[in-house]
Amino acid sequence: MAGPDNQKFCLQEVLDSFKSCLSPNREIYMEHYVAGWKGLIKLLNSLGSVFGFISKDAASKTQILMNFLDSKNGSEYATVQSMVKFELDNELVDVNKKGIYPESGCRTLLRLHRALRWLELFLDRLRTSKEDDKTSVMCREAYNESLAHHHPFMIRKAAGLAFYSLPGRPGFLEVMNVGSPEQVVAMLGEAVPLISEVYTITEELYQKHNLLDLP
Ligand SMILES: CCCCCCCC/C=C\CCCCCCCC(=O)N[C@@H](COP(=O)(O)O)[C@H](O)/C=C/CCCCCCCCCCCCC
Repeated sequence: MAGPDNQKFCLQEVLDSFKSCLSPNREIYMEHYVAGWKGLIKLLNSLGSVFGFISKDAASKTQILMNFLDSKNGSEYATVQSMVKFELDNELVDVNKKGIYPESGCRTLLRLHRALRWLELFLDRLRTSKEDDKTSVMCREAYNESLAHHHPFMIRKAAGLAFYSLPGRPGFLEVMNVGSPEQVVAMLGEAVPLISEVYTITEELYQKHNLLDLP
């Protein structure tokens, strides 16, 4: 039987996870944040093996966060805010150079957080694109404006090559499993501000604690 990770991607599901992420006082629930990423990884997997190296990295990072949530300190990882406080108070983060905590929650989430900015920029381009615009171009522009600043040459090169394999706009909108292109665009109109809010809250939190450059 297909497990939840093998099920088809559905944009609504991702949207619901990012919606459930935000508490009334702007805390970010880790469980829903990770669920949002798991939904996105499903889509990436459905796009073909050329994206395997990206999907593997994103999956391993979500797994690290899930392991923290399932650990004896799980309650400390309930929100991004509580995780930051817990790991900093207990000196569980390598702040200046890689040391004994190469896979801290703060550092792991930072990598996904940077990718969330890429997602926001990409989805906004997709939302405002015209029928014959190229998804590979939208993806590359969004990547160059965000994640690329944090990746070495070889990764940038490999990512750039993978972008050529993206389906065209109509095919891409179809895999969202939402309905007509107009319905997808309407849903993206809801998703982009939400993702942007989650991104901004995390960015401000990390900035406040000087965590934006964790090695
Ligand atoms: C609403 C649906 C529409 C869009 C759906 C997009 C689905 C995207 C799913 C996942 C996005 C990719 C997440 C990538 C996380 C990368 C984290 C990262 O930066 N890792 C690097 C640094 O980690 P450490 O070495 O410091 O531990 C790592 O080196 C990276 C390795 C893999 C390459 C990452 C390339 C990222 C390209 C992002 C564009 C993805 C293209 C998807 C096309 C739809």
